[in-house]
Amino acid sequence: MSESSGNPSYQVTVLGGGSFGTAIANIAAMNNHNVTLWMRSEKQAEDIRQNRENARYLPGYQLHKNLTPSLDLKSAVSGADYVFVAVPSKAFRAVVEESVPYLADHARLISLTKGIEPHSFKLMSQILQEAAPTHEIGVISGPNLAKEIAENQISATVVASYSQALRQSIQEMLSCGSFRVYGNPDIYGVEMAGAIKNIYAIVSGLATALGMADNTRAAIITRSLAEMSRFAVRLGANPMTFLGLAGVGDLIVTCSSKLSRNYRVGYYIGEGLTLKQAIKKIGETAEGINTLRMVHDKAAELGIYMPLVKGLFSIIYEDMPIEAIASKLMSGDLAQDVEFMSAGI
Ligand SMILES: NC(=O)C1=CN([C@@H]2O[C@H](COP(=O)(O)OP(=O)(O)OC[C@H]3O[C@@H](n4cnc5c(N)ncnc54)[C@H](OP(=O)(O)O)[C@@H]3O)[C@@H](O)[C@H]2O)C=CC1
Ligand SMILES: O=C(CO)COP(=O)(O)O
Repeated sequence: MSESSGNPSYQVTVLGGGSFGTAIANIAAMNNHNVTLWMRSEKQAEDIRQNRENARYLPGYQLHKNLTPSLDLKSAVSGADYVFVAVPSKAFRAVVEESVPYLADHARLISLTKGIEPHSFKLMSQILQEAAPTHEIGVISGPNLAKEIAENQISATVVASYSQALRQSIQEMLSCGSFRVYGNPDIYGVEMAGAIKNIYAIVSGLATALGMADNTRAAIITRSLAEMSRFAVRLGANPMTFLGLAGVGDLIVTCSSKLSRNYRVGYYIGEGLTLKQAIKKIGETAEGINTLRMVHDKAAELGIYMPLVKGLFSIIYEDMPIEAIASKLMSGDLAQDVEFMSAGI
């Protein structure tokens, strides 16, 4: 860490040079931190060195001079005060485990990834905890479309950690005129919200392709919130987290924006593409596909009522006709609106 104009300037490393890793690395670089962006593509690194642009993932956005690309994991991680991890959930554990031997003792680790580990049902912070038990850890999640952050549109996010010191330092490190960071100690709830909302973005994209009306969109988003919070609270999240940016905030943006890859997967399926064709057309990470399968199985195991998850699972993995699922959703048992009220929460 060094001091310049009164503000600490940190050594920051971001692992993963995709759209979100690059966008957050650029925010840190703009805030006068010394940022290394680790990636595995020589071509992308060279693009950034020569043109200050990540042409593969964020074409057209100028990257700050404080951001340096690197292909060498050891040198990228050694000496970093903060290591942010922004690789897809399926690669998360391997990348973290490879990095841990090079971490400085004081390094703090923060996940930017919105997913659940296949098979183990672990969240990314749990993987960080297992791989680096002596380090302070946190997660960032919120309504944060990478392209909008890269173009400095006003955005807000949440840092969650049990460590108040970590929360405060990330708030100070990343906040700027276009990006505002809020804190939340409920790491499980923040992370679970970010992972599960991707499922409902697929539902919303699909419904939009089928000509969804505005009333329908409002109903889908609100019942999605009820369903995702029911699931997460049962597993240990604080229900209040779902009222915040990481809950309803992220749900709104991913269920409404064509910039969301998960929404687009749903949209393309609604237009008649197969899942495989939709994923290929997007060509970037859409975590919701794997999350859907995991949440579906976990809900079945625990007996948690999740009609939207069940319906989407039947459409995507069991070839059920969309119309049959829609009519099933409309004829389920009539229920209480805000069920936490009757549960006395
Ligand atoms: N994009 C967004 O708007 C947001 C994304 N997120 C979350 O951030 C995470 C990353 O997403 P995002 O940046 O968008 O994804 P992208 O698809 O844009 O990029 C993925 C990045 O991960 C790299 N990668 C993939 N597999 C491996 C591996 N095995 N080892 C090393 N690097 C790997 C890719 O490298 P390569 O190019 O070489 O394949 C690429 O740099 C996801 O969990 C996503 O949900 C969170 C908030 C917003
Ligand atoms: O999480 C996101 C916005 O907050 C990005 O969503 P997608 O991964 O669907 O693009």
